[in-house]
Amino acid sequence: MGFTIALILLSIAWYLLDRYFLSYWKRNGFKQLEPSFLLGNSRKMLTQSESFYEIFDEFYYKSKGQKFIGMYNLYKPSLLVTDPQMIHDIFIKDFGYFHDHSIEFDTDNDPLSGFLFSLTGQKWRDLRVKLSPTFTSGKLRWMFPVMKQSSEVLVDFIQKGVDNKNPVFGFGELFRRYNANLISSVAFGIDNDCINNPDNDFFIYGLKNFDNSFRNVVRQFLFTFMPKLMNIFKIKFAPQDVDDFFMKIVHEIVDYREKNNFSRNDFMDLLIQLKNQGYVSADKEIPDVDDDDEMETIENETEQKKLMKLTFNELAAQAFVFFLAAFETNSASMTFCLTELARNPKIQKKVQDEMDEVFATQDVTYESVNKLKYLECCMLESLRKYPPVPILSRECTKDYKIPNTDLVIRKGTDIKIPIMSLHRDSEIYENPHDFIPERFLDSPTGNSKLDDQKSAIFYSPFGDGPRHCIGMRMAKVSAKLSIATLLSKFTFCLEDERLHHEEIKFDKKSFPLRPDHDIKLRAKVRKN
Ligand code: HEM
Repeated sequence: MGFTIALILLSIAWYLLDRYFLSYWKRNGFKQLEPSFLLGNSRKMLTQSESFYEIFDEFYYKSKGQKFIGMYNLYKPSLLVTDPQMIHDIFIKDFGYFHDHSIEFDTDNDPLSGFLFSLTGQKWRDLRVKLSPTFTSGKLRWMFPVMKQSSEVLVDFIQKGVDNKNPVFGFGELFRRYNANLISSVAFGIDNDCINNPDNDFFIYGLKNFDNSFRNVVRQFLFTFMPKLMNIFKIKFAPQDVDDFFMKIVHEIVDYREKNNFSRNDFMDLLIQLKNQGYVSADKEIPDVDDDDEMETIENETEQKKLMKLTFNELAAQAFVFFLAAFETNSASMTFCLTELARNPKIQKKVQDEMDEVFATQDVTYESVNKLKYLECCMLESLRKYPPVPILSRECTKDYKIPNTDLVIRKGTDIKIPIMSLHRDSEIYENPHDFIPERFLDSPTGNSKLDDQKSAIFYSPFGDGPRHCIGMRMAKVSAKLSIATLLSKFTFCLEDERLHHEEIKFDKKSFPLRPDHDIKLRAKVRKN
């Protein structure tokens, strides 16, 4: 009897507490999405019944007409911001209130998690200033031959398949293998062949960060909903065997290069400079005049020299960030773009015509690849339709009064920005489900009407403001290079005819956007 009464009282108390926590937004004057008992607005995320994009797209349309709306990750309040003007303020104008991503790691316990994306406040700022010079167009031009080698291996692999009457390839996996090659040579300075050898350790350990194993799903859950618990129980961001593998490999490379005074054109060289002298030696080339980042870098060089040197652990974490930030996003963006080209043979032919014209008189170089303007439009359109990071986040780092309202976003609040829903909103982009690269011919946002609204953000596959993707230029160049080298030799068509009429479905377990199955494309050798 006593037990039953205690149970009833406990249930009532829990119910009341639940109602209290899940009315945080209402109590603070905000509108909110209707939360469910115990789960807030996270039921579909927990059951993985839809992809992250679809879940947030539903929230986006439920909140139409509002500029922002409260929601709950379990009991944690989070603000969904859908107004392009307010998104601009968060990313750029009021960046001082929103400079952090809403994640936290204990880098003392988990050194590999000390990568740029996860750092906060001054630590982030110092590292961003130090790393920016390693991503300039001058440095990319310097690394270009290393990237080109990886794309030539990819072309040879496809040629072998065609010669052996196996012309059908799963490009999700193949581009992951290509990116593992690219990352291992550009970031770690190792010439691996993950394309011909899918059992290569580099590829296997890279893949382990993103597979849908039970262990990764639990880690993703804790990371999203209970980051503090990860720190309390000292759960590392990467699986332990992945952590051991990368730490060991970085130790070996750094030791070897330092002992033998060895260098080559890669990111590891630049990281070693940051470790040993605290700054990256200046480019000899004259920077492009329209290259904002580059100008920022040159101006900051004096500032950089005053900064502390990178520790070994910081160096290892920045090399590792290539895997986290580039492996899945780069592979997904290449897969989506090539798939759209296979779905749209006329567009593919137009890309090939442009390449034939540019490469008729020039080799494949950093400069000539940058002349492929129509291919660039295809990449941008693909990133509009399929941004590999469909939802962006920020943390409010001090109380923020929303302009023209009495509402205050409290310090510590998680902000979510459903960028993919904006990219696919028919009120913003006409026929948003159609693949129309021409949108970007005269407009950086893919919609010239939006370009007039300078202080609003509608198109943002790489984020925006001081915390935008530092690898954006590298992502664009490597994708253009790989697709251009492929399309100069082959034409691709869909193996699964249904994709001519049906939209691609997305993996429900993966936060980075990727297709729910490996899309197969058939390669045909081009006739000269
Ligand atoms: C198509 C490929 C890629 C896409 C779509 C992409 C997208 C993004 C996005 C959306 C962010 C968050 C930006 C924000 O919060 O405003 C980000 C951050 C970042 N990305 Fe990328 N990325 C790509 C490739 C790369 C590559 C190749 C690298 C190379 C290392 C890279 C390194 C990073 C890093 C280090 C950050 C954290 C920046 C910071 O916090 O300061 N990304 N990326």
